[in-house]
Amino acid sequence: MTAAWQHPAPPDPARPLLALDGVGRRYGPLAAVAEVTLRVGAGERHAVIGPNGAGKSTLLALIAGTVRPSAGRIHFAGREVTTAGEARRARLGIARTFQQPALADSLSALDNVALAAWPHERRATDRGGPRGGGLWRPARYRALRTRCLDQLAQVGAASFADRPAGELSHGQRRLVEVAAALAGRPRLLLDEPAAGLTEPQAQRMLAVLRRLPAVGALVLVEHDLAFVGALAQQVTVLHEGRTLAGGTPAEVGADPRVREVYLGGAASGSTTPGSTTPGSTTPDSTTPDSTTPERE
Ligand SMILES: Nc1ncnc2c1ncn2[C@@H]1O[C@H](COP(=O)(O)OP(=O)(O)OP(=O)(O)O)[C@@H](O)[C@H]1O
Repeated sequence: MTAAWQHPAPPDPARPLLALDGVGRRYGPLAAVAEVTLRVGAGERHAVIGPNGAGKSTLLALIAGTVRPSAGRIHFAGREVTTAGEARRARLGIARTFQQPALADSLSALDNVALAAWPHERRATDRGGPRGGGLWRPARYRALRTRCLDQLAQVGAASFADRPAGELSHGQRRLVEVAAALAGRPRLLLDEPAAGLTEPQAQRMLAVLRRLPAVGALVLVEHDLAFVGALAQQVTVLHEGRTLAGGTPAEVGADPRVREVYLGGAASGSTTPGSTTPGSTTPDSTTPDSTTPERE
């Protein structure tokens, strides 16, 4: 298998790949995200967790460029991208899964991945390869196909490479989406691994993400610290749009403020059945909420 997720220019390890400083987003009187400062290093797996409505999806959208900040600054790979749109950020190496419409239903899984990979192939050609060629050149199409098949294999989706995306289950589509996002060789992948998945599907997605080579960074959004504990090196906990805590999964799992938000929220019924307590990753966890319930 080829190393599918590698960027030609290795980032400077001394500089964070992604830096958010005092980032906020208001919707009228509501601060969906407020004063968030965050650093993600190259190759880092960083999870953003928090109860419902904490601002996780908005934060991911702010990083992807689908939502513009009302305050603060965002730098990626040494450049300021605060006002840059999604397309420019994608060209700089930020990829986000689970955007609609994510896949073309009539195309096979493989062709969906090839479609996502093609702009990257074209840019690589424009930079140094022979000019004037196109995807339709047989040798180039074969090479692209091989690389995309490798990418599908990497996420465990090779067996349905030739099936139309419209015929795939939701879990299979999510795997193809991840393969398509990785095919663009992003420096940073943004994902909501468990979005819309059943518990077994979510566990499978977790296993896929854990196997990814540690070249690109990953920022993932989750409700559940137990889910990300095995994957993320750093965790940011959001609550009502603000950063409540940050650190390793063990550190935030042991943080009384974090436990209060989850346990208090669960006690008052303000979390969904899909959320669970971070206490489930700590040895002293004995609460009834520390089980991993069925996801939505
Ligand atoms: N486009 C919007 N217009 C108005 N309010 C919004 C918009 N997007 C998000 N919000 C509000 O901002 C807050 C944060 O929402 P967000 O979806 O980012 O939270 P979340 O942590 O991802 O929640 P969940 O886990 O339920 O998906 C919520 O109160 C939400 O209603």
